[in-house]
Amino acid sequence: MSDIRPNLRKFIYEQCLINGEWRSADSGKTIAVTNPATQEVIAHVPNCGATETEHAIQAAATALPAWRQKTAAERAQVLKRWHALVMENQQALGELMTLEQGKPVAEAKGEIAYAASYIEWFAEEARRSYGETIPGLTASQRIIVTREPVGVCAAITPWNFPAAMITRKVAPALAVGCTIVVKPASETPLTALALAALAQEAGVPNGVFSVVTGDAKTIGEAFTSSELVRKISFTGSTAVGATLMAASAPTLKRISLELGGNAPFIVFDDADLDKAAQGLIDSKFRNAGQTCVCANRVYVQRSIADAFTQKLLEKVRALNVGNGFDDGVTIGPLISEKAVEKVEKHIADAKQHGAEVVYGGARHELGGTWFQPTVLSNGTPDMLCTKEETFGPVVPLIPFDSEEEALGYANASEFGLAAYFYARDAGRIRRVAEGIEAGMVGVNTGLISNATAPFGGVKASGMGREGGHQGLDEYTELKYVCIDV
Ligand SMILES: NC(=O)C1=CN([C@@H]2O[C@H](COP(=O)(O)OP(=O)(O)OC[C@H]3O[C@@H](n4cnc5c(N)ncnc54)[C@H](OP(=O)(O)O)[C@@H]3O)[C@@H](O)[C@H]2O)C=CC1
Ligand SMILES: O=C(O)[C@H](O)CS(=O)(=O)O
Repeated sequence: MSDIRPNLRKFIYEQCLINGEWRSADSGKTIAVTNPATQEVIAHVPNCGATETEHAIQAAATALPAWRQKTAAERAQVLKRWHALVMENQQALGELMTLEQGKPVAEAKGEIAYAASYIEWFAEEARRSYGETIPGLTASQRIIVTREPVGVCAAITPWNFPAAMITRKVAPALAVGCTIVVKPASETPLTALALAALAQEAGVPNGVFSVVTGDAKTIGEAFTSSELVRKISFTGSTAVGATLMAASAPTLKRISLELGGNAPFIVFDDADLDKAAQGLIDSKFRNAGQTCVCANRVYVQRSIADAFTQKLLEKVRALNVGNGFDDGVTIGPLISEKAVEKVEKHIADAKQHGAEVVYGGARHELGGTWFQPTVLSNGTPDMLCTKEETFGPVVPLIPFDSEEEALGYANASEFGLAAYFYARDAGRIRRVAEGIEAGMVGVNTGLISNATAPFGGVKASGMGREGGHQGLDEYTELKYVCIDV
C-alpha cells in the first residue's frame, strides 16, 4: 500500500518554482523521488540544467531592487505570513518529509517546527539589522556604518534536514533584502518545493525565492560562475563545500559552509550517568544518526564505563525501528544502500580494532535500508569512525583514563562542528568547554540546535554561522559613509 496519503497530494509539486512560475525542465527530463522505506517512486521533479538556473538567477537579480527597497517591517510581515502558513500545514509537511526522507512523522513534524522557528526568528531580526555611528574626527565630519543586503544569493542543501536547511538560509536572506535561488538535495526536493509554494502564497514576490531541482554539478557550476550571484550558502559534505569554495574564488563570492562533523561525546566520572545516557540517545539516534552534529565517537571514563554502558543499553533497547509512518517508530530507514554500506564498513573496522558488539551490529530484519541501533564497547581511539562520520545509528564506546587524554582524543580530528560532554565539576566544565575544538559545545545536553544560537563549525566543518543574530551577518555587507557637511 502506498504511503502517499490523499492529504499529501496537493503538497507534491512536480515542477520548479522559477520567477514565480511553476515550470518543467527545458529538456522535459525528470528525476524520480523515492520513499526510502518502500523504494516506491512518489514523484518526479524537473532535471534542470544551466539554462533554467541562469533564468532563476536573472529573475533574482531583476527582483532584487524592489525587494531590498521594502522596509524591514514589510519584509518581516511577509516572513511572518510564511511562518504561519508553514505551521498551519505542519502535519502535512511532516508527512511529506517522512515520505521522501524516511524520518518518523513525529520527528519530521518537529523539524517543520524547527524550520519555521528560523523564519520567525529572522522575521524578528529583520528589524534589528543595526548599523552604528562613530564620532567624527572633525566638527563637520560624521561617520556612519550601515548594513546592506549582499544581493543575489544561491543555496545548496542536503537531504537529512529537508526543511530546516532551507529556511535557515532563505529566511535571513529575505529578511535583509536579498533574493535567493535554492537547489535542494535530489533525494528530498518535495519539502523544498512545498515550502516555496507557501512562501509564494505568503506574498514573497516573483523571483525573490526560486527553487531549481536537477543535476547538482551543473546547477552548482551555474551558481559559482555567475557574476550576478554574490553569495553562496552550502550545507553538506566537506568535499563538496571545498569544491564550491574554490569555484567561487574567481568571482570573489561570499560563502557560508556548514560541512561534515565528527562530534566527540565525553562522559566523565563525575557525570550524572542517567542524564548522560539520555543525552547520548537524543544526540546519536536523531534522524537515525544521519545528522552532522550527532555524537559520532563516545569516550567514557574507565571507572564508570560499565555502569554507563548498562544505562545506555536499557535505553537503546527501547528504540523502535520501522516505517516512519507507523505509530511509535523512533528509528526510520537510512537514506540509501550506500549509507548502509558505510555503517557496515565502520562496524567491521571497529571489530578489527578489537571493539565488541554489545547490541545490534547488523542490518535490521525489516531489510531495505533499516539498520539495527548498535552499541560497540572496548573501542579504540584510532577506529575509522573516529576519523569520518558514520551517519548511522552506531555508538562506539571508547574508554579513557584522564581528562587530558579525553580532550586529546576529542581534538584529534580535522572536524570541529559539535562536541558534547557530561560532567558536574565546575572547573572541569570550564577547562573542557574552553579546550575543546568545536564551533558548538553541549555541556550536559545532547541537543544544541535552535534558531537563537549561531550554528556552525571550525576546521574542516566549515565557516560562517546560521541562526542567532549572527545569521544576518552572512547576508549583509557593511557600508561606511563619511560625511563632511
Ligand atoms: N554541517 C551541517 O549542518 C551539515 C553537514 N552535512 C554533511 O553532508 C554529508 C551528508 O550530506 P550529503 O547530502 O550526502 O552531502 P553532499 O555534499 O553530497 O550533498 C549535499 C548537497 O550538495 C549537492 N552536491 C553534490 N555534489 C555537488 C557538486 N559537485 N556541486 C554542487 N552541489 C553538489 C547535493 O546535490 P544532490 O543531492 O543532487 O547530489 C546536495 O544538494 C555529510 O558529510 C554531513 O556531515 C549534512 C547536513 C548538515
Ligand atoms: O544537517 C544537519 O545535521 C543539521 O544541521 C543538524 S541540526 O541543525 O538539525 O541540528
